[in-house]
Amino acid sequence: MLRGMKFKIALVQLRVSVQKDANLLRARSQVLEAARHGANVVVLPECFNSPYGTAHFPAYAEPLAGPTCTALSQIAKDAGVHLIGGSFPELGEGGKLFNTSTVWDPAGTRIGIHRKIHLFDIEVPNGIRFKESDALSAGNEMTMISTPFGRIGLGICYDLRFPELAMCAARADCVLMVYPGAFNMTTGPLHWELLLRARALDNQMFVAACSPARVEDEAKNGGYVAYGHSSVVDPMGKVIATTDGEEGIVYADVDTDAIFAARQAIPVTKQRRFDVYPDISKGP
Ligand SMILES: NC(=O)CCC(=O)C(=O)O
Repeated sequence: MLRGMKFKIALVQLRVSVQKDANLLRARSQVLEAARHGANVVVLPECFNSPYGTAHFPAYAEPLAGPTCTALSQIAKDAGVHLIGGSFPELGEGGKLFNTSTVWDPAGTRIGIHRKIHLFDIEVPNGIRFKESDALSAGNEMTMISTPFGRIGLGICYDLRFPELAMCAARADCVLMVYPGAFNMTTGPLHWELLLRARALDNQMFVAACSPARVEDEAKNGGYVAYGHSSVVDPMGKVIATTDGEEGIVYADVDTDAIFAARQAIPVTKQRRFDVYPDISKGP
């Protein structure tokens, strides 16, 4: 990991509509705006081109060689940024659908792909029931991308709840975990910031999460209200940039020196006792 590496990250909290073409155009203008403001790395939200809902995924799904990736490649190139293209419902081999994030360099070349590993299947009484696995298949690979600014680990939304991903990324020298994510109005207020700060502090790395804007109107939100609050957290667990539910762009300056400083001050990375912990993957 390089000391003194500085870059600006922008989280595009997009107002996602039910119209794919309009979403792609809006994403384009927002990414170009972020680039004009000096962003080097730009992130779009989970499901940035479609409403978030199992009933919608089949209708909006498209292959990697489809209009969404064509647009993302061109946007990255025109903006001259590293673009973490949120996620979209991908039509994969054998007709399987995935929640997929693609990453693009400033030449418009795809340099990473992440298929959501942990599907969002939950039932909170009097809160929310969602079963992503009704429509989607899970990805089976962790994703870390090499960029000129350092390595970046990638997860999608519910992946945030599984600390192992971020810990593996930190131990593989990633400076930043990025999560395109659309938390909801039940768990968002309680867990979103807490989880982002926990992942950052546990691993003494930067963490960024980019949500769609909050759209309350049911005719326009496809039946799911995203929490918003796209945020960036530093390696000490401090929220250094955030917002509310409105559409907008969140900017933060990332300086890898903050990672070294946190790890020097509180050296948990070197103090872990792997000789003591059992292999918990097999159960109690
Ligand atoms: N899109 C998602 O994975 C939502 C995750 C979520 O809201 C949660 O509470 O976890």
